[in-house]
Amino acid sequence: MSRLGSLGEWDESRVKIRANKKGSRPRTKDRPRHEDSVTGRIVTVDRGRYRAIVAEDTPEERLVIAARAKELRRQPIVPGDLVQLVGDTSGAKDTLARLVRIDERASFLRRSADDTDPVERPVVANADQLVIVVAAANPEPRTGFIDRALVAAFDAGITPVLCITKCDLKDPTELIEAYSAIDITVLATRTLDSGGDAAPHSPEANEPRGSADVEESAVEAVRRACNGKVSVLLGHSGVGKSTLVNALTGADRATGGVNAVTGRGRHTSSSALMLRVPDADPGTWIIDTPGVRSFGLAHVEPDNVVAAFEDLAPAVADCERGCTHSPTAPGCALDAWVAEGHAGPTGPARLASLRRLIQAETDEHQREKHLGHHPAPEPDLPKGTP
Ligand SMILES: Nc1nc2c(ncn2[C@@H]2O[C@H](COP(=O)(O)OP(=O)(O)OP(=O)(O)O)[C@@H](O)[C@H]2O)c(=O)[nH]1
Ligand SMILES: [Zn+2]
Repeated sequence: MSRLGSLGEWDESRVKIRANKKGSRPRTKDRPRHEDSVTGRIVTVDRGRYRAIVAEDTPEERLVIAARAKELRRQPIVPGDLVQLVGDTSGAKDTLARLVRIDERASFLRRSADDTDPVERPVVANADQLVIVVAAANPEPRTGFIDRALVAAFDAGITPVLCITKCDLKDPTELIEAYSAIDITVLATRTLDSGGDAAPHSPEANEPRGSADVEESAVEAVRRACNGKVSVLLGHSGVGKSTLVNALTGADRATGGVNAVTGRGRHTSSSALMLRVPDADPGTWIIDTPGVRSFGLAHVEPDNVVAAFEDLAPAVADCERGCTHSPTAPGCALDAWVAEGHAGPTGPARLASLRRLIQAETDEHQREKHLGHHPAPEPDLPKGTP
């Protein structure tokens, strides 16, 4: 698949993840043999400690805490990563396993510089879909944010889903129409009359976060859309993400209870974390991204975004090398392709949508040029950790 294929074409000057680059596996003699390793799925990362679920969905399922081997020191390891663990993988109290390998990733969501944080950060690995959560109102939906999240999803090889909350406050039709030219699943949720915030949310109200009841049929629709998949939820503060996550997972953030599977109560960093969805098929996970409020796109390649539009993508073969596919790009073949009818009757609307996304991305490039590039630091390893 072309989108996943793009994973093999990272600009290595920016992202140094060689061991996972397709077709460049380390030679056997360089690679430690760990025949007795077990596979784990990383659920949280916190100051050099990796919590992984081992033997998922079997009677032996357990949470194993691991430290990474020296040779992986320079590699980002993020929630969703499938890893190989050796040593004490019993998961017994006070044991520490060793994380010796990161399995090849099916997708990799990253964000890069924004105005306040000029650093490229990996967010999650192996996600199937990115659920972009916006409120129909309060706060007002920002299409710029949605567009940028769409670009990030397409670039990462992840299917985007748009989830519009607070539909009890405003009819979402207009917002949905703005995205009708893009093939994207749209979910609409609302809370019951008894809960929610018709008035702006005030922290002084002493109301636990995410405690309102989401209409059950809406929760069911979201649950169905997420069933059997790994879904990353992304949204600005106040849109009702916690409310939705709680409705889906039963996780009780408000009371500070510790979720047995993720150790959530002890989780202190702002990195993403994975949560189980009860009563769903095996392999159903929700990834909450509490610290991710913005989505820098400086690392995105325009071709990856075009690749997500299957009816438009073939045109790119006739573009000039390095074409940005923006409306002003000299010799961009997309216009002729659509004018000649190759993309069908919806072609012009889809090209307009694509161009809007590319614009969100090129703006970022301009800004990055201005800021200069800063390579990612070690994401979570404190100084002095072996
Ligand atoms: N009217 C209405 N209010 C909602 C809905 N969903 C959530 N809310 C309310 O919106 C406010 C914010 O919800 P949260 O779930 O805390 O929002 P969040 O996106 O997690 O925001 P942070 O907690 O800041 O990260 C709360 O007062 C919720 O009760 C909804 O569908 N309709
Ligand atoms: Zn072009």
